Amino acid sequence: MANKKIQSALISVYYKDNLEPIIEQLKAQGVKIYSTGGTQKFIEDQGAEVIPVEELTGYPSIFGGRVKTLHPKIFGGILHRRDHEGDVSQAGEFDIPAIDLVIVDLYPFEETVASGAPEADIIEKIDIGGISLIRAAAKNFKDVVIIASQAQYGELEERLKSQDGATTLEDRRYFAAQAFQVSSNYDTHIFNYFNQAENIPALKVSESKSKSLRYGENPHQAAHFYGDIEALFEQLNGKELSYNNLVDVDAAVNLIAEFKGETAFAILKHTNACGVAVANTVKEAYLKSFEADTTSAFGGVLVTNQTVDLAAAEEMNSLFFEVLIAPAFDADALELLKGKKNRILLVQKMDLPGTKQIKTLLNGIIEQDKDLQTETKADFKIVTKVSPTDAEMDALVFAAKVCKHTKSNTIILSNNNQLFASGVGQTSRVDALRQAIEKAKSFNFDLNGAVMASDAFFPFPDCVEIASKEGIKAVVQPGGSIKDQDSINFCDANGMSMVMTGVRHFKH
Ligand SMILES: NC(=O)c1ncn([C@@H]2O[C@H](COP(=O)(O)O)[C@@H](O)[C@H]2O)c1NC=O
Repeated sequence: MANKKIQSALISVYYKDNLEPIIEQLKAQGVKIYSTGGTQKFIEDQGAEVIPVEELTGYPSIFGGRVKTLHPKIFGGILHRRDHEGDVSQAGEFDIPAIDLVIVDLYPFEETVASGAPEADIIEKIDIGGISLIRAAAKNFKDVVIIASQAQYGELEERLKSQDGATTLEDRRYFAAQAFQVSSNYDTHIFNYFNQAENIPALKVSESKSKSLRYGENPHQAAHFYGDIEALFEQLNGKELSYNNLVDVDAAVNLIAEFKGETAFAILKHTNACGVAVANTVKEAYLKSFEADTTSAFGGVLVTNQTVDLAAAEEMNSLFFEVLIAPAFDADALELLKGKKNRILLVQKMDLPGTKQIKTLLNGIIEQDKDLQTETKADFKIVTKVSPTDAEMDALVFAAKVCKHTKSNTIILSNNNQLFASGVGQTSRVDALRQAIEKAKSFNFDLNGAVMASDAFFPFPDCVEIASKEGIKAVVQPGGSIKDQDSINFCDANGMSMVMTGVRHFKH
């Protein structure tokens, strides 16, 4: 009873491609086809008979196409309930023919905005008739099939073929859900475009692309990624990216983006860098990164901003790692690295887009601007009697960049091209420093002459006191504590230099 044979269809699509097999199928079934201007011509060229919508509405397409299908004969044909006596009798009274299938798509609003077109062109790409057809047909899924995206063409064709030109109620409800996904996504983009100027406090997010992940942070947690990961990366080797891989890859590409114009390498574990270095070659940068923590590098996420060549690949090949991200791989390097089939190799195709960050918590969502601010030497205010040397200045810039991408509370110890050690995610700054010192020593780094970066101010002079004992000579921190002067006084009394940036970089 719920199986319904399609006898009539309205087809109105902006993108005509891939329509041919469906037209063939409908033609073979003897379905009566109604259509709009450009689509009508396309279908006629396939040798199928078409009734122009104008014949039903009695109106031509008017106002430059703003009104074509918006007419009771069309919407009545879609919306009247076939099992409702009153509806059926009114349809007869007003000579409204039933429309059993609607195939429609929407004017390319998003693409027009992305092309930088003027507002007048963007407004014309707000589809009215199409979105109304989608809503109407999806609402009446009990009687009507709605196909609102090319992605469903194949599924419709398959069902019509296997079910003798009919659809089930489940089929129609499924297509209606897909259609509301299309219409809600479309309206979200329109709202977000208008809201760029209006700033109405409402968050609308729409991601139509998704992939299910093997599991979430742990195997008992189901997980999905919503977004177009293929737009960002080309995967050349390895298993599917896991939830934790994605989190680490995000941290890795954000960190490496700090080192534009240099040859940098980083190794991350659980979003924190355990090795970062800048050098003349990728091989050298990798070796210096690895040297910082040869234990943690095992199973890490590796990232560089330069092409991975054979010399670098030969060094990395003996390490067990989860992911390697690079802008390119030389053919011989790729061949070597592909020797391990699970190893994920990603080509980063573009910089990370977007300026906002959101996450769910409590019973809501929090949004903030991404932390896109990076301090240079010009932002450093020297607050001590002694100024950092040129090499120390470079080291402070390096340390501050790594610090910004490390979980708070954090302390970074480095020179001007190599991370020595970090204290990460500690509940006090002193603990972070102690962790960093112990770690640096355990990997045989001499901290004499090293620099220290802190993600937030020092509430007490304890950190500079401990650092001084280790021979650390220069410090970068945001400043802003009421006791800043205590730390400055200690530095002055002990020949240390300190610069303040005025910018805190917590990472929770
Ligand atoms: N205004 C209307 O009544 C109307 N009816 C259908 N459309 C759209 O017209 C497009 C197809 O136009 P054509 O067949 O003329 O190439 C489809 O994307 C459809 O969404 C309309 N245009 C947009 O609002």
